[in-house]
Amino acid sequence: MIQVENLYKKYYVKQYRQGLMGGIKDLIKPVWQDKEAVKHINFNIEKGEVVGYIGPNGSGKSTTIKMLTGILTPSDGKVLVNGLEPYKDRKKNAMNIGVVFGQRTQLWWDLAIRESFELFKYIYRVPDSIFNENLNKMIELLSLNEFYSTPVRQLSLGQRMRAEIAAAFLHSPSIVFLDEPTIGLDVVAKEQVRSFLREVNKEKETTIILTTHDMDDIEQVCDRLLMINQGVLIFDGQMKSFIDTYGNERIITVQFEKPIPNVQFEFGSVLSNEGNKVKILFQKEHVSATKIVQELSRKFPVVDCHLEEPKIEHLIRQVYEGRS
Ligand SMILES: Nc1ncnc2c1ncn2[C@@H]1O[C@H](COP(=O)(O)OP(=O)(O)OP(=O)(O)O)[C@@H](O)[C@H]1O
Repeated sequence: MIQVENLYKKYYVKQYRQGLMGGIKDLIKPVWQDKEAVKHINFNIEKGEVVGYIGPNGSGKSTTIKMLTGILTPSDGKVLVNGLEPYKDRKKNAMNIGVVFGQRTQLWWDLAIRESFELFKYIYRVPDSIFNENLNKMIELLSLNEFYSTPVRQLSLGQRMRAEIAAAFLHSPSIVFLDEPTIGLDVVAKEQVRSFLREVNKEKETTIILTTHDMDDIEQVCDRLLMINQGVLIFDGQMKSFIDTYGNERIITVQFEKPIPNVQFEFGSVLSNEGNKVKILFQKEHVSATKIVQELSRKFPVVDCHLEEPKIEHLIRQVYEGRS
């Protein structure tokens, strides 16, 4: 459904000189500098996939999404969305896709949600039966009823976001791009949005590309992860494979029959030793949890043990910080 080949985008950024003379020079002879935002990335997305597109601030996520939706023209490389080049076939492409930019509204500020949706129906030429079916589903799944007749400017952020998301799905698009769809939402509204996305994907096989800084969105909604850093795609794979690739560290808590003070192990480092419980950090590629428990129980009677899987949020933070 989406083919991205060698995609590259650079912006031209005006450099500002200091002082009054600098300001005058800027007017007469501005200096421009290249800013590479996306550097030759490649990926394909199949129908029905839910892909999390993540990366630190300024890494090139929004720039990529803008090229996929036809808002920006690539400086080099190729994008095909449903067989169309988005920046050349903007209108045709727009009929097949839905878009939510969390920071911007696509609804009409002074119109009630009801009227905005009617306008979308007209713009996208949605047949009555499909519109009514979609609308009823969204009203139910996103609890739109309580503010359906309220003008957008009077809505809270959470209410507006739910309406924005509904608007993006009204014309049954085959692909939906969501840029920070849960930004500023409370935990209940976040959960509502996530289960809505899962439900629509399951029922209609809608392809969803989601950029977010909320790792719960990624864990709960996405099957696949694309990670970009400084414009370079650094990971493309299933969530499990991300954990396997970056999640080499494991923590095991072993409970002994009685306390073992000053205990040392050659196969890992002791994080804590309180009461009769010892917490050990180890590298799974060097030693298995079974081996640790076997070795320990040979020396001291073991009562219980608990193995912690690495948290995806922790792993992603490590990658962003360059520690992994
Ligand atoms: N219109 C623009 N003109 C010049 N530079 C830009 C423009 N838009 C983005 N950039 C730069 O391109 C780089 C990538 O920006 P982009 O908005 O794609 O990042 P992002 O991953 O979406 O960031 P965030 O998570 O903060 O939203 C950044 O260094 C940014 O400063």
